Amino acid sequence: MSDDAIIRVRGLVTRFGATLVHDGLDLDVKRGEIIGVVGGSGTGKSVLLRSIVGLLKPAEGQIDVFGQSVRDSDADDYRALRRRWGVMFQDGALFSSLSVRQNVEAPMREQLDLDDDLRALLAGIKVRMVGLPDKAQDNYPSELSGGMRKRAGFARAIALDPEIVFLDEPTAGLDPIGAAAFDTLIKQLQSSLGLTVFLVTHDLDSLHAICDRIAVLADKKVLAVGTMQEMLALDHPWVHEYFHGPRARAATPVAKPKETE
Ligand SMILES: Nc1ncnc2c1ncn2[C@@H]1O[C@H](COP(=O)(O)OP(=O)(O)OP(=O)(O)O)[C@@H](O)[C@H]1O
Repeated sequence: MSDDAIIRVRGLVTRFGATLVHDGLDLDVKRGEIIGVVGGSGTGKSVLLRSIVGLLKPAEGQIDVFGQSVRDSDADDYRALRRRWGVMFQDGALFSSLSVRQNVEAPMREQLDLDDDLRALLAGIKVRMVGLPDKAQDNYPSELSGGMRKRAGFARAIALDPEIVFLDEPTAGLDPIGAAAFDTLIKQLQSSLGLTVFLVTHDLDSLHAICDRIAVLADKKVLAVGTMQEMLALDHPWVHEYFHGPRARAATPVAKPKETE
């Protein structure tokens, strides 16, 4: 176990009625890393994300972020915790009736006491940081492309200068060039802002390009966590198929020499 875990999950059990999603799940996320969370559809990646940020109450288990229990925090403590992370849900999850700037301002309005001009200025900076043109600030989500909406969602996630960002499938639905550009953006912001990134993804290219470690969800647990090289060596049917299947071979940046007999 690492001592520098910024997120620590122990014995997580999550149920929806008769459906058991997690059964004794453990995970440590280290400060400053990009951890990619992968697993088959319905294995509970998004549910894990939502549990860590306190939107779902687990049946059992302990979730600590910054050494503080998310579950046992009172309203004030939870509000202070939430200020230290940002979340980008699938598809950006923007408020459709608000402009991009107003979307980015929303967490600032909730958490910070700023005058209107300063809030707008800061929101504009976040919009630029994610590579959107200034004029996009006044656009509504419906007026943006999918990739721009995702960038706007990212701008909102970093609105409060968080230490951790949670990204739920940020490159889903993007063309390969747009997805690669988004990966680059994640990596740039992570290294320049010192972010810890919790990245739920199916995107093998993202895993190769930007993740320091990968956590595999299978059998209702984190089956394994480690580097890409460690994942490639694992002997588990789903993990093997995922990391060695045709899509994995296509995503591998440098072809490995074939073993000779
Ligand atoms: N609010 C909810 N109520 C009932 N069941 C839910 C709820 N949220 C998620 N589930 C169920 O929990 C399981 C895990 O869902 P989750 O969205 O975390 O999967 P996932 O691993 O993120 O999948 P995908 O890769 O397809 O997005 C699924 O069976 C889903 O139907």
